[in-house]
Amino acid sequence: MRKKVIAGNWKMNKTLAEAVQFVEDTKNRIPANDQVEAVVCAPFLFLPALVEKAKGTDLHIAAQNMHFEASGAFTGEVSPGMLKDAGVTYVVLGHSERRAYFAETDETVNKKTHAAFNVGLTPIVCVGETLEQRENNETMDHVEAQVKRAIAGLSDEQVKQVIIAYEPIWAIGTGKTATSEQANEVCTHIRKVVKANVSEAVADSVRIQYGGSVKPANVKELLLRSDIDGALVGGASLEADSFLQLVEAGVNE
Ligand SMILES: O=C[C@H](O)COP(=O)(O)O
Repeated sequence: MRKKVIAGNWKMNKTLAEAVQFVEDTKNRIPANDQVEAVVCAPFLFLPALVEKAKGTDLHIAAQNMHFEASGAFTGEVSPGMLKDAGVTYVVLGHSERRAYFAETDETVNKKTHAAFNVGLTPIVCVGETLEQRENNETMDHVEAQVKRAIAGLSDEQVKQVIIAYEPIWAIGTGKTATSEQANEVCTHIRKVVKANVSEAVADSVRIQYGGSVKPANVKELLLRSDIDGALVGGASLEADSFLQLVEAGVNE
């Protein structure tokens, strides 16, 4: 059985006080279980305080990005080692907003994925098509290319540990969720890509999330699908109760 991952991506939201309060409100309410990992992806500035607050609980703290270099003259950047040192355990890489607004490419995503493993962070690698690509029937080819480039050069064991988040760009923050069938179709294809490029055993183990307007009302249907192993959630992860409902849906599924 693949353990599901419900990750709340706060993006550029909340104050430090609000972030700490969220962890206070949720950390002891994550149901003890072996079916779901609960993760919160927070802005860099909040990470040390949130790690401290969540210590000893089942809530994991993630970063939303990082640089691929270990150190150097990269003004404004944060290194993989800095995140590890802060106690962070996961890092989101290649989110479509970073690809669109901050020149993230498949090449930098691949470098970051390697860099994450070098320090022992679990990467959550985002892939997904634009509306135009979907309308032109390019979804599968585009996502396949993104996945192949992201995992290039990783060992089989590393690919097994990567979490792949399929996020159709047209469904992010728009209220337009992909149907669970559309979402699963692409997640199934991603698993086939891993099988063809790595191995069947790794493909069977790798976890694939769906992201894009996931909320308590639709999460269950998505999680019931054969190849969807969790969700990467933006808006609906900002409130403690809503986040907990998403986690609970995974536990009870
Ligand atoms: O990282 C999360 C995704 O971008 C989804 O965001 P959303 O749930 O607000 O659509």
